[in-house]
Amino acid sequence: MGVPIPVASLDRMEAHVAGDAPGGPGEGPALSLRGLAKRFGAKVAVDALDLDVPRGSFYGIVGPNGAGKTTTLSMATGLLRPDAGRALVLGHDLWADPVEGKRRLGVLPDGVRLFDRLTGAELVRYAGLLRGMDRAVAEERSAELLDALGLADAARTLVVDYSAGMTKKVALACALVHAPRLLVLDEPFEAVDPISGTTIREILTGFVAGGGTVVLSSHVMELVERLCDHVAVVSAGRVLAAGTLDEVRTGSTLEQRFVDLVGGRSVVPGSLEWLHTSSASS
Ligand SMILES: Nc1ncnc2c1ncn2[C@@H]1O[C@H](COP(=O)(O)OP(=O)(O)OP(=O)(O)O)[C@@H](O)[C@H]1O
Repeated sequence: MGVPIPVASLDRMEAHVAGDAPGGPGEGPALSLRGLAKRFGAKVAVDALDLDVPRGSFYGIVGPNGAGKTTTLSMATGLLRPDAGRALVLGHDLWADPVEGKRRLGVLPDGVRLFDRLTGAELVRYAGLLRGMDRAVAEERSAELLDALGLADAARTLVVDYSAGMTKKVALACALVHAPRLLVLDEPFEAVDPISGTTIREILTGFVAGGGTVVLSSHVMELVERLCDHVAVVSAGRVLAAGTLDEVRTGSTLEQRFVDLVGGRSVVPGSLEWLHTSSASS
C-alpha cells in the first residue's frame, strides 16, 4: 500500500526552521570543509579534505569502502573531532560554535546508536525536545513523520525491537523533526525496502525543493545519478572529483567515471579456483 507523503507538512516545517533564511545571511556554501584531517594510529582516514556544498543542492558523496566518507561526515557534523581543519555549516564554524552550527543541522549517522529503550514515537518526540521544540509541535511532527515513513503501526514499539530498515527510518525522522536547513545523511537508503526508499526520496526531494540542502553518502551510483545534482568522488581520504553531476561524469556514466577515477580491481585469474564446483575435490 502506498504511503501518503506529507509534502505540505514538510513545507510547513520549513517555515519553522530556526536560523538562516534560505540563501542568507551570507550566500556561501551550506557546508564548507577546509583541510579536514583525521588519522587513526598510522592510518590516514581523511587527508586535508576540502569540499564546498552549495546551498539548495542535493549532494552525493561516493567512494570505495574505507575511502573516508563516514569519517568525513562525522567530522562535518560534530560527531568526531578533526585532527585539523574546519567545518562550516551555513557559515558557522561547527567546532568553534557547535550549538549554532548544530541548530541548523539534521544528521543521520552511520551505525546509528539510538536511545532504543524508547518507542519510535517517544524517540522522535525526544529528538524534537532536545532541539528545544515545543512539546505539542514535537508530538505532532513525530506522528506525521512516522506515518510518512510507514512506521505508524510501530510507533508504540520499542526501537530495540525494530528491524535494521525501521531503525534507519526512525533515525531519519529524528534528523528531520526540527526542520533543519542542512541534512547530512550517511547511507540513508541502506537496508530500507523499495517502498520506503521511494518515500524517503520524495521527502528529500521536497526538502531540497523547499530550500534545504541534502548531503548523502551512498554506494549506489544509479541512485546518486537519479537524485543528486552534485557529486564528489572520494578515495583514500581525498576528493578526486567534485562538482555538478555533469561536470563529474564528463559525458560518461557515474559508475564508469567512478571506476576510472578510483581504479577498478578484478579477481586475479586462477585465484579462488576452489570455489568453482567443477574443480571441487569434495
Ligand atoms: N574508529 C576507527 N578506528 C580505526 N580506524 C578507523 C576508525 N574509523 C574508520 N577507520 C578507518 O578509516 C578509514 C576510513 O573509514 P570510513 O569508515 O570513513 O570509510 P567509508 O568511506 O565510510 O567506508 P564504507 O564505504 O566502507 O562505509 C578506513 O580505513 C577505516 O578502517
